[in-house]
Amino acid sequence: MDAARMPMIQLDNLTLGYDRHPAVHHLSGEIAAGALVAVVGPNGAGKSTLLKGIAGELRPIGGRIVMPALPAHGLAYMPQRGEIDHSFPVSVFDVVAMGLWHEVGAFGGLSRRQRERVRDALDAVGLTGFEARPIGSLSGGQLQRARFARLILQDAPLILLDEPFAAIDSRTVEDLVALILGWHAEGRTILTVVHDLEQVRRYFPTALLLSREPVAFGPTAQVLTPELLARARRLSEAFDDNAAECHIEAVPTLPPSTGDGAAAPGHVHVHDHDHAHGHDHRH
Ligand SMILES: Nc1ncnc2c1ncn2[C@@H]1O[C@H](COP(=O)(O)OP(=O)(O)OP(=O)(O)O)[C@@H](O)[C@H]1O
Repeated sequence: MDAARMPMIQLDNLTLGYDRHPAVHHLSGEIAAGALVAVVGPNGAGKSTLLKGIAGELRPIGGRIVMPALPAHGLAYMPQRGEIDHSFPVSVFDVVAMGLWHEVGAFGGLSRRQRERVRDALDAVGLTGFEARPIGSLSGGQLQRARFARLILQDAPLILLDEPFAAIDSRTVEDLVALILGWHAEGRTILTVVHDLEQVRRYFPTALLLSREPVAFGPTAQVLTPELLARARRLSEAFDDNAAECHIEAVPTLPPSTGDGAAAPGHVHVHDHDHAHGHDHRH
C-alpha cells in the first residue's frame, strides 16, 4: 500500500459523549495520512469532543477509533486555551521544553542540544527573548505562539488543534497558519477545529462538517455550501431538543475527496439510517 495513502485515523461507527449521553455519533470513515482537515460545525456540534476522543482523553461510548500507522508518542493534542491553567509560576522556556517530555522523562535534565532545540522552536514562533518570562505574563497571541513552539518540539506525525485561532490577532493567525501549512508540507496529518469559515476556505483543503454526526467530509468548497451548513444548523437544533435520542434524517453522501490525499472514496460517510434494519439507537 502506498504509505502516503494509508489511513491515519479510522473511525468505526464511533459514538463519543459524557455520562453515557452521546455528544457526537455515527462517525465512520477514514482520514488519510497527510491530510489537513478543518473540523467545523455549530456550537456544541461535538468538534472538541471528537478531538478528545482521538487524543484518547475520552473513551468511546460505542464504536472504535483505530490508528494503525501511529507510532508511540506520535500524537500531539492542543486543547482549547481555557482548559489549561496558565497561572503557574513557570517560564516560557520551561513550558515550551515540555514538548520534549517523552525524550527527557519527567525528571530528566535537558542536554545542550535539547536546549538549542527549545530556542530554535521559540525562534520559529517569534518568541526569542521571551525565554525567562513567566508564562502567565504573555498576551493571548504570545501564549498561543508558545504552545505552537511546544508542538514543534513534540514533532508528532498526528497533530490535533482545538480552536488555535480563537481570539487571536490576524498577524498571529497568519504566522500560526504558516506553521500548520509547513507541517502539512512535511506530510503530517492535522485536524484543526476552526470557527471562522473564511479561514477554512482560505487555508484548509479538506473540511469535516459536524453536527452531532458527520454532515459532510471532503474538499472544502464542496463541504461549506449554504445547503450543508443549513443542514448542520438544523441538525444541531433538533439534537438539542431531543438529546437522548437518535433522530437522524437521510443526508446525501459527498463525492469522494480528491487532491490533498485527504479522503479516499466514500470516507467519513454520511449514514443513511435505515431503521428497517432494526437498529436500536438507545444511547
Ligand atoms: N465535560 C463535559 N461533560 C458533559 N457534557 C459535555 C462536556 N464537554 C462537552 N459536553 C457537551 O457535549 C456536546 C458537544 O460539545 P463540544 O465541546 O464537543 O462541541 P463543540 O463543537 O466543540 O462546540 P463549540 O464550538 O461551542 O466549542 C455539547 O452539548 C456539550 O455541552
